Amino acid sequence: MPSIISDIHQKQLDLYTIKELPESHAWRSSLDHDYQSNDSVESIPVIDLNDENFAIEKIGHACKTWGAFQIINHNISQRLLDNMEAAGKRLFSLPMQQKLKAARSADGIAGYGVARISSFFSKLMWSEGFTIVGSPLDHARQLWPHDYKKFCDVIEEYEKEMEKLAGRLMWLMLGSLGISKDDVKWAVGGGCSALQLNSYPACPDPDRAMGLAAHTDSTILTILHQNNTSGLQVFKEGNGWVTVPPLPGALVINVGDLLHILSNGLYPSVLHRAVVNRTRHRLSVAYLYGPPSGVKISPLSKLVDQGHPPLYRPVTWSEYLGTKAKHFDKALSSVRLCAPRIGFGNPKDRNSVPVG
Ligand SMILES: C=C1C[C@]23C[C@H]1CC[C@H]2[C@@]12CCC[C@@](C)(C(=O)O1)[C@H]2[C@@H]3C(=O)O
Ligand SMILES: O=C(O)CCC(=O)C(=O)O
Ligand SMILES: [Fe+2]
Repeated sequence: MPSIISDIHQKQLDLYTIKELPESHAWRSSLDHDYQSNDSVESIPVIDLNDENFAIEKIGHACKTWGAFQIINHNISQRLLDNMEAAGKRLFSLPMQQKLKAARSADGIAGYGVARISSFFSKLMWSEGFTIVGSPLDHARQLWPHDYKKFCDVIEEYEKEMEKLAGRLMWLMLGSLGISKDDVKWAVGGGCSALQLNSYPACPDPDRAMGLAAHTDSTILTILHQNNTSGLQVFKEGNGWVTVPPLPGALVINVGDLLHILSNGLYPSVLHRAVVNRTRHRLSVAYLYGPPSGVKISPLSKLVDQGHPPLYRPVTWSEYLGTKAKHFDKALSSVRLCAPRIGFGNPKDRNSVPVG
């Protein structure tokens, strides 16, 4: 049975019909400078994957400085990106009662609902999400009892193509640290993944709302497709919040917490958030890529020596997701072995409005 709407974890209002921002969704006032974005600086680099000579160097530099970059010439067809976007639109435009038939259970990962990190905030986000782990069949059947195949076919093709791209990107990102396939035995058979569809309806008071609160991804890397509406912002020390402009056909790559661990802290996992706007419905699709289940992730031995002790203890992906669900922005430091250097790894909390 779908959970009832009043369940704290499924507190999903029908955002498409609201004419005025409710207090429950009002995050900020116009005096809140922490929230302001700084679009006068350059955004994350755009890297052409066909640029064989320089792509790897540029990727390494982007991972160290931003923890994120955009890619073009990635071989994912525009047809597939368009089909994925249309599948997301079709899902989120279903009536709320129908979407709730595929509601995520309180302790589950897959299904329809508010962002998992919602429980850490006293305000609700202006978004809805749908998470797919493995086959979408069971949920698709609940959403479209007579016509679920179309959705499943697109998701399956998207997952297959994204898995290949994620593997390729992981080797490029590790390659620029001098790591080769011989150094990472567990990675040869591919990884595990989840697919997150995010929907941000047009918002009557966008300056006071929050689409998706600031977070880092608990992944090795994330491949994000955003529709033609901006909203994604990344945080860069010294620059503040910087918008990642949607470029037709480009994909955004984020360094996740597990790559931060593997790189022994050399690559920061990027803090990012999504803001909303007054007129346009924004959609994004995140392919969250992690290691095979059961594999313990720890700093790669090639990156560890006397002068560079391992900064993190070994964790599996599922263990880390559990830690994130419990500690949220303190998850990385909770698996840390050595104290962070002063002024590093201890950013002040940029998510105000915490619970409690
Ligand atoms: C494999 C993952 C990674 C998850 C949890 C699980 C499935 C859904 C992912 C997200 C997607 C939206 C942001 C986030 C912070 C959230 O709330 O759900 C992500 C979270 C994480 O990266 O920690
Ligand atoms: O919608 C976006 O641009 C961000 C989505 C995101 O960060 C996520 O799904 O993890
Ligand atoms: Fe994210």
